[in-house]
Amino acid sequence: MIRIQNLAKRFAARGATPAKPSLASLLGRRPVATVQAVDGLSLLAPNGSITGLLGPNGAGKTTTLRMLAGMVTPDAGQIDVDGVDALAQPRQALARMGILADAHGLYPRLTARENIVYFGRLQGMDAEAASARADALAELLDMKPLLERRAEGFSQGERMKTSLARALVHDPANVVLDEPTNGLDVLATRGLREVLRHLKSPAGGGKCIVFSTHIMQEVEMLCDHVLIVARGRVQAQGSVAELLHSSGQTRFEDAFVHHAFGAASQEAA
Ligand SMILES: Nc1ncnc2c1ncn2[C@@H]1O[C@H](COP(=O)(O)OP(=O)(O)OP(=O)(O)O)[C@@H](O)[C@H]1O
Repeated sequence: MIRIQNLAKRFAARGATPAKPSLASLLGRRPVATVQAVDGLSLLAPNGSITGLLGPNGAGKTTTLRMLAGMVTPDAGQIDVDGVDALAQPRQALARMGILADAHGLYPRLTARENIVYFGRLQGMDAEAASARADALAELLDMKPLLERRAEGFSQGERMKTSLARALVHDPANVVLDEPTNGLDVLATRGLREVLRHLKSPAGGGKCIVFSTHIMQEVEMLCDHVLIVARGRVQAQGSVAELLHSSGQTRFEDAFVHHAFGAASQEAA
């Protein structure tokens, strides 16, 4: 179970050099603008359920998941993972999460198995248990032929599978994925959907799954609960049916636009 309360993060963003140079710009100091990436966001993601963060570009989805993963420190708010305060005890919280942030962090000279086992060792598993788990995950993710191949040269889909196996090696109760279908073809996307459905089922461990996306179809097909995020805030939440109902729309894309940008932008479209 993951609970986030009133999370906030502001970034300093260096602005452009002004057209009319000031003393500061002549000294090489550019004006600093700020971006409120996440602005009081709360969510509750239960076990045995898929919770989706759906939002346009720049909505604050990745920043939220990076704070959950301990990669970015929030300015304010609380994160609770299975009762562990993730900000006070990040290592204990991370041990309870499998995080798929992107599929580029593999060691190219190691085989898929070695990448998975190495990560298991970092999570405190012994090498034998981690290797047995790599076999089980290769079965689940349909990647057995990849296990003894070096990650160098893996396709996008192959990298995603290896990264997901690495994230799941310690059998975490919570799985967090940032835009997991980015760059995947239709078969790989279907395969990933099947895996996520399995992981949330009792047979798959009844895991708590949280993922971000900007793809409506993913959300319609997978999510039990959807948070529509825009401008760093949750603008609406509920099941797909509830969001359709509360927006008065029949198509989910229209419901999303209504909730994310307001009724006026929908009329403009
Ligand atoms: N390290 C950073 N420095 C400055 N600004 C940042 C930084 N990280 C994120 N931002 C800004 O915060 C806002 C939210 O970005 P974020 O990546 O969380 O959005 P997102 O919803 O994941 O978008 P996308 O779907 O485009 O990936 C954006 O305006 C982005 O430019």
